[in-house]
Amino acid sequence: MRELRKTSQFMMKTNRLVVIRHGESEFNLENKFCGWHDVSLSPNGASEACDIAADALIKAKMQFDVCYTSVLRRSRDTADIILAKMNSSYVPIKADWRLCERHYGNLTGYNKRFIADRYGEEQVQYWRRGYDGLPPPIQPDNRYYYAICNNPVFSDVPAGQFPLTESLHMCVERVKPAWDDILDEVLKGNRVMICIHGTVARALIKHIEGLSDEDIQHVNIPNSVPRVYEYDLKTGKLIGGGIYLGDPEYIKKMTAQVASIGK
Ligand SMILES: O=C(O)[C@@H](COP(=O)(O)O)OP(=O)(O)O
Repeated sequence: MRELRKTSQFMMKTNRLVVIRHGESEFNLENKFCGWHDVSLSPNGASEACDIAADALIKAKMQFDVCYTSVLRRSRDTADIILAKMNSSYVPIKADWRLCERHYGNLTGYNKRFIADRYGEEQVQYWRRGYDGLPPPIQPDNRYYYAICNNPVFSDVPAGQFPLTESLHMCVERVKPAWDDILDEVLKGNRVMICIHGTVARALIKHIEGLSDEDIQHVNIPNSVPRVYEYDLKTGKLIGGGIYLGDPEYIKKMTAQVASIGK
């Protein structure tokens, strides 16, 4: 992906878009699979949204006209914190169920190391990162089954589309129509921030950057680090980006932490 332009060339009219994963959640902190379970940010996750994400956006002099989130609170709360720190709480937030995290099926709520010890690291990494890795469907005896099925935040999910598990591939198909709506906003010139989750961000990034099924398996998204894209408003084409804002050493460390199965 090319670098972002530093100066305006040939009067080309462009617009930038930011994709960001929410701050550390309670389940990220406990190293548990989360998916469609609706957990809060950890105290550290709230600080990250404020001190890592918002500060990087302020430093880059970014502003927004509209923000997209999922319907899950870790995504919405992160957007609220970022916009408040930017003195931009007036920015409308559109919460869309299609931007929810990948449903982690019956892995939901289990510690990732515990699952790796039981099924092996290779199987767990396939479920986590394989393009068609499909965790076993969530069962009624999973302790989060009813909390997820009965969560009113999912009231917009059309009948027959409520998943019991999802692969990254299925997530890409779910996110594409939401992306078409978002791209319309971007190409109208509205400055958009998308505040979402690790795997749904990978689905979007695969689609936006045209990454192969193989290449996306090696992409890991750190919490609270803005990733910027730039579009040519005349042609509607992506002309640069896939660039993180922030301290490269910090980003490298946090990306490695996300890639790891953890303890
Ligand atoms: O669902 C989850 O557990 C994590 C991703 O976990 P990994 O795929 O990185 O294991 O998603 P998020 O915290 O971004 O909502």
